[in-house]
Amino acid sequence: MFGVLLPQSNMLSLSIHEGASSIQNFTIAAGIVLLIIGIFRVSFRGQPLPLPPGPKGYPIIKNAFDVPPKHAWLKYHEWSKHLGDVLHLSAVGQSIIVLNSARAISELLEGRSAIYSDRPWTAMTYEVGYQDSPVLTPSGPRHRTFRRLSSEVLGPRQVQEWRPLQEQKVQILVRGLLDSPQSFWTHIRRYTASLLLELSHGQVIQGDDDPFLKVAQEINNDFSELAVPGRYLVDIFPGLRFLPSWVGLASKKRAISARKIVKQGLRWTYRQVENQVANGTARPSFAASLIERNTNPSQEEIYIHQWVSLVTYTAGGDTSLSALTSFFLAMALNPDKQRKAQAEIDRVVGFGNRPTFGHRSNLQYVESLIKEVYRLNPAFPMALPHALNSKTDDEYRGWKIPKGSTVIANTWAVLHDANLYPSPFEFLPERYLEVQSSHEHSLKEPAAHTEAAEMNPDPRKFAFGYGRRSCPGQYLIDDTIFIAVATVLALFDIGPLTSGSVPGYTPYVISQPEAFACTIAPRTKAD
Ligand code: HEM
Repeated sequence: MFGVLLPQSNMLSLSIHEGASSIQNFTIAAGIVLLIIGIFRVSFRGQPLPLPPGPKGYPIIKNAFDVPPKHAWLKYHEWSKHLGDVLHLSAVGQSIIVLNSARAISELLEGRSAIYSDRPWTAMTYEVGYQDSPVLTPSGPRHRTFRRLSSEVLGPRQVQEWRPLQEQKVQILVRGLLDSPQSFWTHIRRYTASLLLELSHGQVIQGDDDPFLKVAQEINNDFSELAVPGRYLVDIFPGLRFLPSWVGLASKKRAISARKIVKQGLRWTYRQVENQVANGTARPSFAASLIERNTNPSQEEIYIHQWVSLVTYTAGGDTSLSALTSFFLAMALNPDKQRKAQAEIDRVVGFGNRPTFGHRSNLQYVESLIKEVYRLNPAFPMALPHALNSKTDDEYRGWKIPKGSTVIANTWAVLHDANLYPSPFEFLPERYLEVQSSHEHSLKEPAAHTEAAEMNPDPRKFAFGYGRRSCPGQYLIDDTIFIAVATVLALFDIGPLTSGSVPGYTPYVISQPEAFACTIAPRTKAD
C-alpha cells in the first residue's frame, strides 16, 4: 500500500509547477491518498481496542467479588505492580478503571477533565437522593452552579476573611486539650464542627446536644454509611430496588429513612437562617449570604442553596478529623520532627505565644510537616470515584475506556510512589524543604502540571482530588489545619503512644487512624 503512495506523491510535488492538468492530477492523487488512509482507519477501528489489563475474574459476574471491600487502595496498588498503572475491572457489566500513577491521573482526570468529571451512579445514593448533593451530582448545569457558588465563598482569596474566626475557634481545641487531653478526638471534632457550622449557617454551637449539630451529624453519618458503593446488595444488583417495600429488603428501609432525614434536615437548617435573615439576627455565613443575595429564588435555587450550605459541614467534618488525628499520631511517633517544628515556632513566634496566619510564611518546617501528614495518610486514599461521561468511549494509550466507566484515582499509590517520594513510608518533612514553593501557588497548581521528573511534589495536589471535581473546601481546610497544628505544637508536647502498638487506618472511603491514646501535656520550656 505504501509503495503505491510514494511515487504518487513525488510526482505531485514536481507537477505543481506544470499548470492546470497537474493541479487536476494533484487533486485525484490526493483523493486516492485520503481514501486509502480512510480505508486503513476504518479497518483499524474495526479491530476493537483492548481494555486495560486487570485481574481475570469469573464468567458473567467478572470481578464483582474481586473489588476489595476494605483498604481497596492497597490491593489496587499491589495489582498495579504486575499489571501496570492502569487497571480494568468489570463488575456485573460495569467497567471500573483504576489509575495508579500520577501520570495517568493527570492525563485523564485533569487533562481530559471535561469528560472525566461525572460521578458513578449507584442505586443506593439514587434511592436516598444523594445524587442531588454537590459531592455526587452528575456533571452538568447543577454541578456548575454548585462550583460557582462554592468558589464565591471558598476561593483562595475569599477564605482569608474567615481567618480571624479560625484563630478564635482554635481556642476550643486548646481549652479542651488543657481540660481533658485524653479526649483529644472529641476536641478536634468540636473545633471543626463549631467552625464549619458557624461558617456555613452562622450557628454558634452550644455543646454536643446542640440541635443543629445533631441534624448535621445525623445526615453526615447516614451519608458516610450509604454512599459507599457496594455496601448494599442493591448497588451490585440495581434491579432489586424495584422490589416492593413489603419484601423487607434492608436497603429499601434504610433508604426511605435516610431520605426523610436528608429532606427534613436540609429544609430545617436552611429555614433557621431564613428566619434570622428576616428578623435581622443572622450572623455572617454562607447560607445567609445566599439568602441575602437572591431575594426571589426559584425552588431549584433554594434546593441548591440548601445543599451547598449543608455540604460545608458534611464534606468537611470527617475529612478534617482524619487529617488532625493523623497529625497527633505522627507527632506521637516522631518526637524528633515535633521538636524541630517547635523550635521553629519558638524562634518565629516566641515561646508560649500563639501563632497566627501572619506567621505562616516564616514557618516552613511546620508547613512541610503538614504536607507530610497529608501525604503519609491521605484522608481520601482514592479521592471520590469519577466517571467517564456516558456519551462516548475514550481511548488512552491504545486502550479502550468504555463510556460510563467508573474511574478511581489511587491517590494513596501516588503518594507512596518511591519514584516521586523516596522512602515513602517514612515521615520526612525535610523532603519538601528543597522544593519549597509559596503556599498559595502550590495549592492552586493542578496535579496535571506535576512533571514526572519533579521529586516530592506538594501532596495537596493529590490529596484534594482532581480536575473539575477537586475539593472546593481545600483552601479553607488547609488554613483550619495550619492554625490547629501550629497552635498545638506551640503549646503542647504530644506523645508517646500509651495505647500499645501503632494503630492501623480505617478501611473505607474516608480513612482515619483506628483509636489510639497518647500523652498530651502543656509545654513547660522552649526546645
Ligand atoms: C482535610 C480535609 C479535606 C480533604 C482531604 C478533602 C478532600 C476531598 C477530595 C479528595 C474530594 C474528591 C475530589 C475528586 O473527586 O477528585 C473532595 C470533594 C469535595 N470536598 Fe473536600 N476535602 C476536605 C475538606 C472539605 C471541606 C472543609 C469542604 C467544604 C467546605 C469540602 C467540600 C468538598 C466538596 C463539596 C466536594 C465535592 C466536589 C465535587 O464533586 O465537585 N471538603 N474533597
